[in-house]
Amino acid sequence: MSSSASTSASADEERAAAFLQESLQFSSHSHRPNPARPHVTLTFAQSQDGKIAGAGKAQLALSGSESMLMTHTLRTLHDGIMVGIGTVLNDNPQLNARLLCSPPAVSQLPRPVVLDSLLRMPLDAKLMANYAAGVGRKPLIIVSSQADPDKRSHLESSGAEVMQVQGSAASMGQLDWTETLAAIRKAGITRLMVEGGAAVIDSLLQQPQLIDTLLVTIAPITVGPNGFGPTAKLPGDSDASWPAPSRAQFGKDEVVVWHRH
Ligand SMILES: NC(=O)c1ccc[n+]([C@@H]2O[C@H](COP(=O)([O-])OP(=O)(O)OC[C@H]3O[C@@H](n4cnc5c(N)ncnc54)[C@H](O)[C@@H]3O)[C@@H](O)[C@H]2O)c1
Ligand SMILES: Nc1nc(=O)c(N)c(NC[C@H](O)[C@H](O)[C@H](O)COP(=O)(O)O)[nH]1
Repeated sequence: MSSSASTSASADEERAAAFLQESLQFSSHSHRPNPARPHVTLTFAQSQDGKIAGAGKAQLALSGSESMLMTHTLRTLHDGIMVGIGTVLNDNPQLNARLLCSPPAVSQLPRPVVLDSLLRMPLDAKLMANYAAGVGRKPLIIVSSQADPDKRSHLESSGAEVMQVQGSAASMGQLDWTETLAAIRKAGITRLMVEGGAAVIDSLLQQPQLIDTLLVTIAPITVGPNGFGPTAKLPGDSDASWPAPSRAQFGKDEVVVWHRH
């Protein structure tokens, strides 16, 4: 990177950090974490027609460089980062902060958490490889009682921690959020960033009382009806269950934050 490019990247990072500090005000509650569950930040990037991926779940670059830096800055403000197993299988994410000019030490990265009812986590997922190579934190995989015990042993001996919670009564494929969040808090995570995918976003938005912060990056792109996204809609202006949002422009993208103080 040239020096002028890196100067503007670090200015973008500083602006993202200041915006997140003002919108989330984490420093004020960092001293008294809730003993029952982590602070939950649900976040994702969508097109203006509500899609988070292309046809057939194809990964889409929705965020521009400025809002992507904001997302990586947001990751560093959390000590846990969750995706559903659908996102691991589709995107093979790393969930780290590699885009920042000075990425934090491994111990300061958020710990990856995967919601994986049936334990489909691949042994060679990047989250596993990064931990083995000492460049990522130990993945925490949350499973139901239906997870295969042999696969569990293999993943544990490859470095993952596997925790079992109940499936929700509504659908055995989905873990119960209250129990899952309690288990994650018990594992020491106090601020959890939930990055998706669509099924996770939809099921968590059905329990808005469990979401402390909802942060959505909206890219000025129309994906069209073949795109893939959650069915839930973002809170409307007159929705009494959410506070009024704050909004900021990051490059071409709008970032909207609903934060419960
Ligand atoms: N644009 C973005 O910000 C963004 C972020 C993440 C993922 N994505 C995209 O989302 C897609 C993957 O989404 P998806 O819906 O297929 O998978 P997902 O990541 O939402 O994972 C769903 C799986 O999680 C497990 N699960 C366990 N408990 C659950 C619960 N309570 N609620 C929901 N799921 C639970 C189930 O096995 C379920 O099949 C990919 O296309 C990916 O690129 C986009
Ligand atoms: N903020 C954001 N903007 C996007 O345009 C986009 N496609 C995602 N997608 C999020 C999804 O969870 C991906 O799987 C991870 O972003 C991949 O994770 P890494 O980059 O490897 O850390 N997120």
